[in-house]
Amino acid sequence: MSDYDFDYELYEDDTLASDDPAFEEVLRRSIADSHSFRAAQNSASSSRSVAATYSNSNGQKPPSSSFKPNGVASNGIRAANITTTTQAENGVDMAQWAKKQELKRRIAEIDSDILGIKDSIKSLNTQLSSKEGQKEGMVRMLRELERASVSGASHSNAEAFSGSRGINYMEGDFDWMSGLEARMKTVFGINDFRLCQRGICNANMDGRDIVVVMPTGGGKSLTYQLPALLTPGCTLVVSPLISLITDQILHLQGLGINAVAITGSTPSGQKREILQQLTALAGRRLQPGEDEIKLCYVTRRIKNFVILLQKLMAGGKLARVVIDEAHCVSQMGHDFRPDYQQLHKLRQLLPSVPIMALSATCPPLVLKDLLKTLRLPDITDGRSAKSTGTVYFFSPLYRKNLHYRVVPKPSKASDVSKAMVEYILEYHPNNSGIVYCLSRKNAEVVATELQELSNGRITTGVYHADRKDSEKEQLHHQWRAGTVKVVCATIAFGLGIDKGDVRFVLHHSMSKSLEGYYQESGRAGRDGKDADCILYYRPQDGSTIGSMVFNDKSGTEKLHAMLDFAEDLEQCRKIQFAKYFSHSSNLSIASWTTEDQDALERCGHCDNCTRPPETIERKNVSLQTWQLLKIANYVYRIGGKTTVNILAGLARNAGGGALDVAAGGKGKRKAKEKVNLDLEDIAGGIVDLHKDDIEHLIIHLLIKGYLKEEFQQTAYSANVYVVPGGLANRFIHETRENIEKAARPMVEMTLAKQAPKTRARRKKSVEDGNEEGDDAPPAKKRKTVAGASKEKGKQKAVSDEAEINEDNSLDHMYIGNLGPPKNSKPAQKRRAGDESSEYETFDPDIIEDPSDEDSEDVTYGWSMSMRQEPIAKRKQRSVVKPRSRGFLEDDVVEISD
Ligand SMILES: Nc1ncnc2c1ncn2[C@@H]1O[C@H](COP(=O)(O)OP(=O)(O)OP(=O)(O)O)[C@@H](O)[C@H]1O
Repeated sequence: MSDYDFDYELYEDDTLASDDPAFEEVLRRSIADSHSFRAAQNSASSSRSVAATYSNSNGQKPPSSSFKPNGVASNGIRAANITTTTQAENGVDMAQWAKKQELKRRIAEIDSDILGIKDSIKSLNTQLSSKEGQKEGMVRMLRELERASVSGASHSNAEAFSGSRGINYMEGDFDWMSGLEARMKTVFGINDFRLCQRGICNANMDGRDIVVVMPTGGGKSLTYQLPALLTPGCTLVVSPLISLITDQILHLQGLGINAVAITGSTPSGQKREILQQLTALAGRRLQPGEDEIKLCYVTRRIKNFVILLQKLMAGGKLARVVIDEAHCVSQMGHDFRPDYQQLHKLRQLLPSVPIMALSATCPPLVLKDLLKTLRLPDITDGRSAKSTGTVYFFSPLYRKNLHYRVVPKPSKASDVSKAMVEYILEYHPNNSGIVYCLSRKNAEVVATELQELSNGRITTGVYHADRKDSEKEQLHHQWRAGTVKVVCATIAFGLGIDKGDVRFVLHHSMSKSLEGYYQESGRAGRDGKDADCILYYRPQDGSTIGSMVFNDKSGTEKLHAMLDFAEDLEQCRKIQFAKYFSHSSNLSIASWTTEDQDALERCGHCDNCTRPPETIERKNVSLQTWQLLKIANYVYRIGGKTTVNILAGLARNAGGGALDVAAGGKGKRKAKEKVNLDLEDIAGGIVDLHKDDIEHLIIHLLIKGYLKEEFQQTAYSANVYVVPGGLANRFIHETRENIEKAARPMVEMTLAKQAPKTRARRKKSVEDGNEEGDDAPPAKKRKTVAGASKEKGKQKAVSDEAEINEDNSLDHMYIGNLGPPKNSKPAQKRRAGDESSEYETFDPDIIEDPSDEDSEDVTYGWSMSMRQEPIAKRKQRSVVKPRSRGFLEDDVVEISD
């Protein structure tokens, strides 16, 4: 028998605690009594004892000093000796050891009890689920019966309800309507419902599950806030953004409505108070004079108060659960939020509470997924609703009060701010607006510049993800109060901002996608009144954004759609949106049809609809395309790299066609070799277009696939190069003659007509006191017009076209994405070789940054471009608009199981 081949058993004594002095005695006794361990083992089986098996089973061994193999005899006498010896030699160790064994025994026992309890819980849970299932079924039956009787009783209008045609929530005459209308006027100050609001409120009052798809600013909030006031209990609103919630709470409290929020930033004392009030509401124990909480907004984990919600439900005090931005539950949508998926538990946890899902963008696939995730029954139309199912409401996405335009963006960053200041002071000196910027830094710089350049007349604030919550909240207050007029922000700002009177949204840079642009610009004019959406665009912005999105799924594709939109000088903006979304999101074109206008009818008030036809021209640019592709291909073959900017420069022989190309080596040590391109040889001479037009053409060729982007990741960014694309071969292997002789244009493009003046007119202009020359805007505008003071001389335009148009009436008419006038560049910069410097020193490891103050020191027709159609003269007055959503870095919904 080995040293440790024993099984020890200690008899259980439940009455003893391990620190009890008697415990020691029991211990001692038990060891002394273990003269026959085997005998004890046998006796243990007949008493309720827990075997503490050591050595071979537990792997634990008694202290070796206490248990000598030769001290063990079958008669047990030596066992007594062991005790004696142990106490004498090492009594403390032995006692501790035994104590540990006893504790372990008890732990094992408790483990066994825990297992038993867990089994019981499991069984109880099964019973609970079964009961809940039974109850859910019964509650549904009850709701259907109630609904049938309510619908039957409340439809005094026979047309509103008929067994075969279902319930017409839009037009039916319901008992609660007078109450709704009265509250809408007295509490919200709104006289009439708009879009589907009436129908949604009716379905809401009727206790239905509802899905609403209405554009941004459509007025979705009213459809749950108003019924909440007439329904007993509290409406729970799940919303993804703290900023949205803050705004809503301020708004509702301002209207005297008892609305609260429980978010991550709610102080704990306040949170406790709210939970106490809700608990009192659930138990119907409100103090006399204490109001019910009518709306409770949450972003945070609802699991923390699920039990409270269930109590509210049981007490009939949870009127409804509203899920804002509900499309976020779907992985099919572009705004999927994993934490939103947890909302599927709501139906299970709160089976008798109706659910309302709100969204501004919900293509069919997303809708299907949303219904499935939220466990909502199939949809039924709000105009002829069945008595079961989720009642579905949808409003057109087109908002005719938004006036879209794309204007040329100066190359110099500060000139963009100047142009914005000019525009704001001219048209919206007292209005609120947003300027969307590409980066946090950019937002800060622009905010400072707008304020400084306007001598403080434009008060600005900055909003981006790096700002503290308290700063963001303060900005919300200031913006709402009107002490800050213009918020310069990244896309982190604005989602769900309930500020109706935003009169303009300016984009300092285009968005990464048309979805983003539509959503961001859609934050203008939510009150239904006219508002401007202006995009400042220059082709090089495509490269900056390209470097940001090339790793994103479909990032480049989406960017091309955005570029296509910005480049377009003809197509109505509404139709562009309609076509894009029908393709990208599978949204029906009909989504853009309004009562008075077909989806594909021109809006009549965007820049492209109001652009005088004589300011643009359709041009056969096949030859120029051939030349550009030849150059791009040549550079590619010799190992050089071109960007949009460089290719446009080379095409005009900028810097004598000098280009750095890699000559061997690796990484930073890569040697460079200067190559002079012989443009005559490669492309039959320079490309006979203005540089801006060449840039527009390059973008056009990128969008169409004749060129393509090549991205090169560097440590901090990515370089975007332009190389021949899949379709380039159609040109590259053709001769110039063939291109020129082609029966039909191979590539056509609409370009803005440049409006140069003759030298004579320029001279006269200067003589007349207009020192800036003929590209300066009208005197009255000059003080703030971008770059006006920069124009010091007239350049020699590359195209001879510059010398014609003696009596051109389109002076200064640079509309849409028209480039700067051809003769706007100072002569000294246009002299041969001058403009090459930027290209000669090109380092392919430095990303082309269009926001850099680069070589072009041009004067744009800003004031005129903004004044094509003074806002005051616009006829359009209408209601709402569109949007799609995007979610923002720092505001995070936290709903978990
Ligand atoms: N029937 C109405 N008549 C006039 N104004 C209304 C009406 N309904 C809502 N509004 C106003 O329209 C603005 C936008 O409403 P709301 O915030 O509910 O839009 P929304 O659809 O929720 O937009 P978002 O999706 O961006 O949150 C608010 O200022 C609101 O007061």
